[in-house]
Amino acid sequence: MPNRIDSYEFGEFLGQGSNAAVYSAKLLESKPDLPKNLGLGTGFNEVTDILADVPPARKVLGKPYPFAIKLMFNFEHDRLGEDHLWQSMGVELAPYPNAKKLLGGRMGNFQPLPGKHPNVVRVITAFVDSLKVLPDAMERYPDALHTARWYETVAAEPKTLYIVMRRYRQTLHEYVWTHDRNYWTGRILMAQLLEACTYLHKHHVSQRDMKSDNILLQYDIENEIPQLVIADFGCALASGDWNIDYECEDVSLGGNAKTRAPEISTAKPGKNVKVNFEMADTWSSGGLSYEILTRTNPFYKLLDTATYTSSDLPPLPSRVHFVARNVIYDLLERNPSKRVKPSIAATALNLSLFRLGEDVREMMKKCGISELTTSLAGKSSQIGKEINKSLDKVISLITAETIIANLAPHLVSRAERQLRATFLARMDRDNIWEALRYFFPVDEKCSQSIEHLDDDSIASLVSNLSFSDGNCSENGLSSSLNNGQRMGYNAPILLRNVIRTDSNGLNGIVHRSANIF
Ligand SMILES: Nc1ncnc2c1ncn2[C@@H]1O[C@H](COP(=O)(O)OP(=O)(O)OP(=O)(O)O)[C@@H](O)[C@H]1O
Repeated sequence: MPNRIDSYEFGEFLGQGSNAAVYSAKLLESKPDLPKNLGLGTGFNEVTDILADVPPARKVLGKPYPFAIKLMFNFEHDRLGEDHLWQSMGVELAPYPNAKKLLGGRMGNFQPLPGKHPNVVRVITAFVDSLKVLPDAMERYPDALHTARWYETVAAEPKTLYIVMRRYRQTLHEYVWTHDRNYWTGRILMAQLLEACTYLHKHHVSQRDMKSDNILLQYDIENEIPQLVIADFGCALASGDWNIDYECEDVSLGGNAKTRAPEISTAKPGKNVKVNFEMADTWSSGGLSYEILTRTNPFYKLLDTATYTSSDLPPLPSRVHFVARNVIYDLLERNPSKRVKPSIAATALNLSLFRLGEDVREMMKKCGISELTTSLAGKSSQIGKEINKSLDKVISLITAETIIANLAPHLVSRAERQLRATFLARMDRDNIWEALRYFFPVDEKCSQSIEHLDDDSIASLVSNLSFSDGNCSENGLSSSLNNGQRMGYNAPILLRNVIRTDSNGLNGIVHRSANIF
């Protein structure tokens, strides 16, 4: 992708914040090398021409503008040097895997995300170039232009940073107010949000401005379940360290005060004070989940993040799935060390989204998962081996159901198939055992008494565990498939193309036994 602003044609205005304006854009096909200062809006000193021509950019119908270009506001036109621009705005590139190369060491300890993620905004390139004064600039953000009154000296050719991104359709904020509530869709959006948090957490990046204007959605047709991404990393912490020194008020704690986790909003500056952001985005995703399911984030108006208690949280609608409900309460736990880790929360949500028969919990029970097995998980390697057999049956079912979903792409939404792929690519047994506690709460008494058992007692306990007969995979699949019509895909068609696991039903290898469609 070109790194010159004249190589792009701008379309409609998509939005603006305090740091930037965002426009749709496409590559300029025929004239990639337009000389500067020719034509409307190509050079910085054409404000008068533009004012004469005022109509602000409006939707250009019929032309696809697949990109979004973020034009950063350079409020320091009187400062020279591109390095300054990269240094002061470079953090925006935290989601761009190529950022380190691009920044060329200009931001010492900056550690951007190492790869792309389907739930993190896709940055395509970034570059510094002359400030492009678009037709609506004077009207929308006059103070961000070099023509603003207060500049005494301005560089001969003011520049700014441009970030070229994939274009998304809507913000989460707009979506929840323009679409009817659908709790299944809501749970898929929540799971995507938590997958993004899991990825950021894994790579020590905190976005620090998790509000619904910064969550973008993509969908092509009106009732499609949207793909969700976290965007706007302008406040991000991406230094490889969760802590920042908070010695005085001037130190930035990230975006909007209303969406700061309690450990951030209650921090008081002082000597040797550090603020830890490890669980901050995870907390914010709890408020955003409220917004997804109820349209209202309780922390925007109702509650103060510094003082609320868990009993102040407004009740969630009774139709919200019990796992989603409990995950939200655990995300909003005040104490960050007790707060649920994003990967566990995401896994619990993902498990709740598998069809797996009439009821996910019942189906897991048939595979041998119970309160006892979740209590036993991780207690000893001997027990672990036995109970993992039950878990593997569940995993086989999940895998098989996912393959079925992929064989019928028109029946399961793209966003949901992508979510499954993301989940399956990162899942591990320990993580699933932890998440299963949302379905089978750990029996604390049982858990404590197991701590004191000797090897022989453990062996006898294991031999007495009643694991199911090993047929649950196929039964589960049939049940899952039969349930499919109700849940949005045509199960009988799929059932004819039966998927069989191996004779133990354990390894999840799938054999197609009939022609598809
Ligand atoms: N990739 C994109 N596709 C479509 N619209 C986008 C895209 N990126 C941003 N927008 C729109 O532009 C608006 C402003 O973008 P953004 O939040 O990144 O600006 P900002 O100045 O950094 O905001 P803030 O004041 O929150 O720091 C968003 O709320 C959204 O409506």
